[in-house]
Amino acid sequence: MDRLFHNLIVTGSGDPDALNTNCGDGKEKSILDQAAGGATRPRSSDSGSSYFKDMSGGSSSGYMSLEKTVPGKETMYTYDVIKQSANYLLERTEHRPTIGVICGSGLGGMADLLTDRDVFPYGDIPNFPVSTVTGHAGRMVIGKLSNIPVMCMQGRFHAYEGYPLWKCAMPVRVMKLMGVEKLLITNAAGGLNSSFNVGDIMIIKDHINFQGFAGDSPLRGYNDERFGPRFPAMNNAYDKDLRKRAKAVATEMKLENVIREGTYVMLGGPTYETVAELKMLQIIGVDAVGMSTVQEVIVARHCNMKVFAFSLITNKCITDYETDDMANHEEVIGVANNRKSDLQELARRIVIAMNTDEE
Ligand SMILES: O=P(O)(O)O[C@@H]1C[C@H](O)[C@@H](CO)O1
Ligand SMILES: Nc1nc2[nH]cnc2c(=O)[nH]1
Repeated sequence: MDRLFHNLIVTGSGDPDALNTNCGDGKEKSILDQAAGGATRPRSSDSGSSYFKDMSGGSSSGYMSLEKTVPGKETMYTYDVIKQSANYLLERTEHRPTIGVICGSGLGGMADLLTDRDVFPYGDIPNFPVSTVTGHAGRMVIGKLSNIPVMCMQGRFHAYEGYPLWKCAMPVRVMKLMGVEKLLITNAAGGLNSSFNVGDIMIIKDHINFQGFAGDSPLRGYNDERFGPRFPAMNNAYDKDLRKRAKAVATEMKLENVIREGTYVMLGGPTYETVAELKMLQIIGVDAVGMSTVQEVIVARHCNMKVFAFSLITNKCITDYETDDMANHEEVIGVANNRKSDLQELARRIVIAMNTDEE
């Protein structure tokens, strides 16, 4: 019982899966189950190898050996666990994409452009979290966009759903192990820059990692050098050349009047911001406010992927006390839906640009 109590404290992270430890073979087991000697919770793709052997170094007791674990490692997916998710997908699709796409709230329609598609609900992919937010279908769609192999996350994971940042971003590592080298990320965001309008598209030039200020990061904990270095640089996170090309693409599409460039901040959500919070963010140079993306960019840059990202401005941030309007998710989804055709065409052309080598 002592050991059970210790485990419960060690894993008390706010993660809904925190009481489930991963077996390294696609199985998760509740710590409560472990203590009771109960059965593992199988995923549809289970391979059937021994959980206890992996987690307890050969012990058949069912208890995790805390003494032998490296700080951070016991709660993060190891390289092998990520590899298992990647192998699951590689074994079930003939596509070999080098470009990945992550779709923001209401922007998942991009995945519908793919032809020759293989579709994997997140619940079927070993070790994957599940999407819980409206506007995030929760499927990995792998196929071709203008004949270019692409893998597209139709729905992402957010910290406010209860997932730790590393888990929100784990699909990026899965993509990396499948061969993805370039990532197109989209999100819905509130426009804080007073010159921005609803429906504008902001190419992300830089971000402010607010969670990082408070000591949280998707890279917090054990660092596996096979993914990347302990201390990755984060300047030029948003590839200069891809930003330049995206602007050219937007001009070709006659979107220059709605294309902006700026700094994105991710806050934890799920609340939208108070007026005082927004005033503070304005002072520090934020142009658009959201609840995602930064953890994905950090993990992608850590493993040396090229990143391009844009925000659809779905609402104007309210920075005065007189306005009665209130930000709401229905409006966010509605605006995303209205801007669907331009955004999908822009994304298609950016993928083509990403697929050609820069001069
Ligand atoms: O997944 P994204 O960042 O596009 O979604 C934004 C942030 C919240 O999840 C939601 C709020 O309306 O939209
Ligand atoms: N944090 C935050 N996220 C958003 N996503 C879409 N609009 C907003 C917003 O105003 N604030």
